Amino acid sequence: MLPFSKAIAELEQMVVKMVFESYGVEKYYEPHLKSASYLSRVMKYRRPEMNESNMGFVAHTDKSFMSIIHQKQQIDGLEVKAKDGEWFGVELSPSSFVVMAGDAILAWSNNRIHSPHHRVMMNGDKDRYSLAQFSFMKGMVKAPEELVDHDHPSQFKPFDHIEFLEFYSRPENRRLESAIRTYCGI
Ligand SMILES: O=C(O)CCC(=O)C(=O)O
Ligand SMILES: [Fe+2]
Repeated sequence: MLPFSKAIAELEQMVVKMVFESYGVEKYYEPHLKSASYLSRVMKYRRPEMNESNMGFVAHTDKSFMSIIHQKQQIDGLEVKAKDGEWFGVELSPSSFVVMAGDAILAWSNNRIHSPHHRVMMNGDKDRYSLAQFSFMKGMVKAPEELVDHDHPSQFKPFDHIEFLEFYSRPENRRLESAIRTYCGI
C-alpha cells in the first residue's frame, strides 16, 4: 500500500473503531479489521463547458462499508442529502477528510447509521480533483447481536459484501433508490 493510502486506511480504521466502541461492540473490531480491504480512486471532474450540465457525479449512496473523501485545493462540489431531503454543499479546507457512511455500515448497524445520498456539482470554472477510499469486507456482513433486540428488530439479512457489489453492478440495479434494502432488507 502507498503511504498515503495507508494513512487514509488508518484514519478509516480509527473512525470504525470509535463507532464500534460507541455501540459497545468493540470485541468485533479485530475480526472486522482482518476482513477489511480498501480501494482508492482518484477522480478528475472537468469544468463544465457552456451549455453543459454541472452534474459531476450523479446522486448515489456508496456501496462501501465506509468511504473517506479528500479533495485537492479548495474546489468544492460535494453535496450531501440530509435526512430531511435538503441538499447541502460541503466546504472543505485543504486538510479536510470527509467520512461517508456506506450501505454496508447501514446494514451492519441495523439501520442506525444512515448512508446518505451525495453527488458532485461543478459550480466554478476550475477542474476538480478528489481522492476517495472505500472499505469493503471480504465475506459476510452482519449486525452484531447487541444491535438487534425487541425494540430494534433485525432490518437486514446477513449478506456477502462482494456479492452485493456484483448485484449493484448489474444495469437493472444501478438506479434503485436503495440497492442494499432491495438486496437484503427485511
Ligand atoms: O469526489 C467526491 O467528492 C465524491 C466522490 C464520490 O462520491 C464517490 O466516488 O463515490
Ligand atoms: Fe460516493
